[in-house]
Parts: sequence; C-alpha cells; structure tokens
Amino acid sequence: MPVTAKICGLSTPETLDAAIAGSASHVGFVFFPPSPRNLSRERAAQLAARVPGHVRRVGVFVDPDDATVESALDAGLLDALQLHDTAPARAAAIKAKTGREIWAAVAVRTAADLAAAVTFAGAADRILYDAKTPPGAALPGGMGVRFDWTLLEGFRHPLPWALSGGLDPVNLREAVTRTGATLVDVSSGVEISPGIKDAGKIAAFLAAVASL
Ligand SMILES: O=C(O)c1ccccc1N[C@@H]1O[C@H](COP(=O)(O)O)[C@@H](O)[C@H]1O
Repeated sequence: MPVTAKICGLSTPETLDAAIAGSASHVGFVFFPPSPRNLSRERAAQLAARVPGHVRRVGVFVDPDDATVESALDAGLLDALQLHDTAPARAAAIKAKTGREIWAAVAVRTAADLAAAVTFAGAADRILYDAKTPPGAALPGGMGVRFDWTLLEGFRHPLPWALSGGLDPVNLREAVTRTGATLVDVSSGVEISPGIKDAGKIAAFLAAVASL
C-alpha cells in the first residue's frame, strides 16, 4: 500500500511550495491562536490559492466554534477539518453543517486512550492518532511528542486513519512498519524551531515517504 503524507502547520509560500513539490497529498493550515503556526485569514487565503487541486487542504482546529470554522473555510478553501479536543457530537454537527471531511484527533498515551476512536464512528471520516501532549501543555498537538506505536499493532480501526505525533525523516520507517499507517502527518519534525518550517526538512521527509 503506498504511503502518503500531510505536511502540517505551513505558514509561508516557500515551505508550502516545498510540500507541493515533494508530492504531499495533504497540506495543513492551523487555526488556533495559541499555536506558533496560527494563520490569519489573509495569510490562509494567500496560501490556499497556491495549492493545486490534487493536494487536499486540511484546517486544524481545537474545539472550534461555528464562526471560527466558517471564517477558516472561507479563507482557506478547506477540503477537510482536523478537530482536536472535540467531542463526537460536536464533530458530527460540524460535519453536517459544513459538508467537509472530518478528521477526529484521538490523543494517545496508553492503550486505554484508543477506546475514543470508536466513539467517532458516524461522526468523523478519519481518525488521526496523535500523541497526547503533557498535562498543562499549551497545545494538544504540534509539539513533536510521539506515542508508543506498538499500541496500534493489531488494533481494529473503526474508520480510515492517519498517524501523527513526533514523526520525522529518521523515525518514519519504523513508525509505518509498526503501525501499518498509509497516511502520515508531520509538523515539528520538519521545523527548525516551533512554527518555523524548513524546505529542506520537508523535502527530506517526503523523500523518506517516497522511499518506503
Ligand atoms: O501544529 C499545531 O500548532 C497544532 C495546534 C493545535 C492542535 C494540533 C496541532 N498540530 C497537529 O499535531 C500533530 C502532531 O504534530 P507534530 O508532528 O508532533 O509536531 C499534527 O497532526 C499537527 O497537525
């Protein structure tokens, strides 16, 4: 099965172009003000206009209200909405209202955390298994934290899914081999500091994906 990749938290034309040139299947734009990757409406619109039709645009949100989603949809021309810390009923309501593909983030530290995945059946289109960030962390994702990938070995996934959390060009092969992921998602692993993406690291990650 071929593996595809989402490069998340893009905020400049140069790094967005690197993701597109490296054949990313998805690009991610963050709409969460505490994040160093948060985009203004204007920047989101500028970036979205550069994305060719075969590359899917994913908006990243943390339990957003309707106004936040509508504003981002309008500016970012989003194909999919990635929801962190969002209850299944709210995810279903956003899906019904927007008609967009919904990715529900499930934060994982232990095997017990995986039980949340099934609660999104019927409410989301895809589960994004992400590492749980430390208690009190400013962000529920995007911190380069990984989880124990062996937890996904033999797990019965209730929906299509993707893997994220602390991925980088070096650990990608082990992550995919252990979990069987066919869609991987990276943010911190292609940065030189929080929020600052690096075109060379993006190219290296996507080359690693292509070499699997
Ligand atoms: O990137 C962010 O700032 C962010 C903010 C709020 C929720 C999620 C966020 N990022 C997502 O976190 C995962 C993992 O990122 P990393 O590779 O471990 O840095 C990824 O899906 C990002 O989209």
